[in-house]
Amino acid sequence: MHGRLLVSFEPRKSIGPSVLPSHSFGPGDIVGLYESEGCSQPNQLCSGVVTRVTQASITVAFDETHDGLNLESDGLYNIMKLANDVTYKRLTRALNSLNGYRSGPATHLISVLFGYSEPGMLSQQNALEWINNGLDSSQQEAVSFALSQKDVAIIHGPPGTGKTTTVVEVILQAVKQGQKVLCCAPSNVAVDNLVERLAKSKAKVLRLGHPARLLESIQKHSLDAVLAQSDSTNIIADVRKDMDKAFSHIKKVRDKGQRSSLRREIGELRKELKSREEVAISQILKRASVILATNTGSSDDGPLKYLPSEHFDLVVIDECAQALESSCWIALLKARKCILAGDYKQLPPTIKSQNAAAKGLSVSLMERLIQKYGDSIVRMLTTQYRMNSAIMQWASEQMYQGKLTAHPSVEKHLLRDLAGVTHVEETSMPLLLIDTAGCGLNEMEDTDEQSKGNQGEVDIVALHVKTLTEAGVQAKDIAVIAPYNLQVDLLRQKLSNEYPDLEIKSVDGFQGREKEAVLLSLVRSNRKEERLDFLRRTGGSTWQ
Ligand SMILES: Nc1ncnc2c1ncn2[C@@H]1O[C@H](COP(=O)(O)OP(=O)(O)OP(=O)(O)O)[C@@H](O)[C@H]1O
Repeated sequence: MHGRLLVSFEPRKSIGPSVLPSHSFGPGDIVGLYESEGCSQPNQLCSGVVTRVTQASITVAFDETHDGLNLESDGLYNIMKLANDVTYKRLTRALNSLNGYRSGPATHLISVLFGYSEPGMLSQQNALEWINNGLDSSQQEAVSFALSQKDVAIIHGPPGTGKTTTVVEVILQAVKQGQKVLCCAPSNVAVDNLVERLAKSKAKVLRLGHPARLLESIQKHSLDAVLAQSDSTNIIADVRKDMDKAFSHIKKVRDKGQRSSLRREIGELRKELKSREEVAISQILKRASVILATNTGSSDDGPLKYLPSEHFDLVVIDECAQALESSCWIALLKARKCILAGDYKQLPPTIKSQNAAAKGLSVSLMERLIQKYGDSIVRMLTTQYRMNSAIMQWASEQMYQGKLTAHPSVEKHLLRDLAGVTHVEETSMPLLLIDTAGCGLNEMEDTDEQSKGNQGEVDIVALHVKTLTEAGVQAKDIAVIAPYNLQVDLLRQKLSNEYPDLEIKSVDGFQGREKEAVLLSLVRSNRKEERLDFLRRTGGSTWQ
């Protein structure tokens, strides 16, 4: 993987069938590799990042190919998931930089975002020539507004209103004006989604981040891939080969003097390698029009340290309402203007510490700015392209002041309009609410995990999945969603074998995605009306 060593670990053959026991390793996790004796610090050989997990193996990418990591193909090793404190360190670092920020591109922006200066508008704006001619009027208005603001603009995008489509147009228009854009989002998936959409244009996009955490389809836009293709690659590879040679030589040499001169040589080569890589990386970064990373991935301890401080003209943060404000500041300190996109009526970031929540961490930057400046810095997208109007209606009235309208292409669409789906009652109604009151479908509690489940609802969901699939709706086009992890587990136990393509997820695990049909199991059902905890609150965030 772009110069990293990929190693697949399988369970020890002698312990029976080569299927891994249940575990929680996932792509992107940092793991330590240890000798078979145990997972203590002295036994640690190195650390790496998980790239792939199958039923029978876990693949890990290691950086240390050149420091003599010598694994045996039939050797026994332990791998252990390590705590990742990089994110916390970066958040703290950003807040410290914010605190000590005296001069730099974001000086005025900081003052605006904390309410000491009023947000301004740019003096003159030429009429825009649209890159995407299919934008609706609220999308066009949002793009023009965002480009005309001097310091900050918010694009409020309720579900399915084309927020990403709009953000992509804003970025491409900014690039057309010659601006350098840093585009971030709180999650890797959201960033990859933008990379995919931007890569269809001619703009030069570059994705930062460990390749193990990026979708396969956008690997070619990653810094590592571009670096591997660059002119400097051959020279860098030669230096690496020399280092490898010196390493294998040092293992054979006994003479002390010779060993220390080889060590010195390796030190020199390492320095050379580092400086050549730095030059190559900074050239690649400077050439890109749009650099994309997660909020924390835009930290100055990563490749962006090679850019001059005034490099970026604009920072765009997508899914901003789902991000911790402190993570937004990592990116915000890098430009004089920001555009924030998201929907603060959907789930806020998960805050586990009540103390931190009480002191303000649970309020996203987007929500805080809307409370401060009201509509003057916001444009809302109002046509949605996802739902039958019957599904949209409640949310529109409760959350979006009744302003949403369904685009004619979806306003009346039903499951039975899909190719291969038959006309039955279940596929002919857009919205079906099942009232289980008084039916004895009570919730149950997992006291260890403090989570909740409802077996009766699992059975109802199973019946509806069966009816829908028998009517021709494909399992991959259906999602089952529940707000409690215990219920997600119960639903998976019941349905995953029969319908491997059916996606069963928690509410926050599914946010931002779409399917033809969604079954929502609300779980809670008890005799005490008040005991609904977070389900009662809109935007509660303590999912268990
Ligand atoms: N102006 C438009 N005309 C036709 N279709 C559109 C338009 N804008 C968006 N869409 C379609 O609407 C769907 C949602 O768009 P997009 O992915 O940009 O939305 P989003 O608001 O980011 O979604 P989410 O709610 O998941 O954040 C996509 O299928 C997109 O092609």
